[in-house]
Amino acid sequence: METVSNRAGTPSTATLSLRALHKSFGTFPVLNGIDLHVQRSEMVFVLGPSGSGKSTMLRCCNRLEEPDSGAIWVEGDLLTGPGVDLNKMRQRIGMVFQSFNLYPHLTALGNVTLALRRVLKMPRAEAEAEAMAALKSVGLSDRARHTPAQLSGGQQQRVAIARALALKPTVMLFDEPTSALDPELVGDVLDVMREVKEQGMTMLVVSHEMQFAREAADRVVFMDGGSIIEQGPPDRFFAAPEQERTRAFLSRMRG
Ligand SMILES: Nc1ncnc2c1ncn2[C@@H]1O[C@H](COP(=O)(O)OP(=O)(O)OP(=O)(O)O)[C@@H](O)[C@H]1O
Repeated sequence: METVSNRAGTPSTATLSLRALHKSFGTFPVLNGIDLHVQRSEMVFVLGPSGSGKSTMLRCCNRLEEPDSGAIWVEGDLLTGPGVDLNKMRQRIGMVFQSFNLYPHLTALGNVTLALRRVLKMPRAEAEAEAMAALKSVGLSDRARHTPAQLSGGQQQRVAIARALALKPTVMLFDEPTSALDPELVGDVLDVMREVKEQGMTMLVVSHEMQFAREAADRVVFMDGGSIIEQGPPDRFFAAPEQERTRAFLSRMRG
């Protein structure tokens, strides 16, 4: 792969790069120097105990949280530091949250259309056509005129994924996308995420869905205490974790 030079002068071939990321809340350190490089079309799955800094790391990637130090690049463009157009940057980094964050008074189509109009300044007719295509890609063509209250949690989350996809981001971040769902609705959302990956999207996913990590992830990253403790391909990671902290976490998760 070609090496891309970024404005900070650090070479990076990764689609998303985090270097030496530190973040504290008050005096409490939450990220202790995170280095993570996500390659094009790679799905990196982040596991770790509650409070280990997973969400904070993800939120730093689109600057919903400001890192104290360190740097983040997307395709070689520096996202951290002054002078970055946050709106443009957030268009390149789609985010799907645990809570779907849809406007309750708008239909599914209205929610996706609004994002296209606001962020990309697209004319209404074009935005609606693009929004319909995005809803179709998550299997919701027939629910386009429904409001969130008329949709199941799984369908609402698929609308949120469609809204992120419609902006044609370079990277998608998923922060516990299925944690708020009833168990029987989880599978549909995971199926959509699998399809998004098959389309070649670069994805960074925080989730406790271990079976999904086994089947779909290219790499699993284990975080604890604000640091990456270990990482590897899912087969190796789950069958033969190298670190004691990883083994202890996995055995707790398996009950
Ligand atoms: N805005 C904030 N202000 C103060 N402390 C915060 C803030 N956000 C997170 N924290 C603290 O930072 C630590 C890491 O939180 P974070 O949500 O990143 O962990 P996590 O690994 O995603 O946990 P979980 O799996 O429970 O979501 C926790 O101790 C949390 O209480």
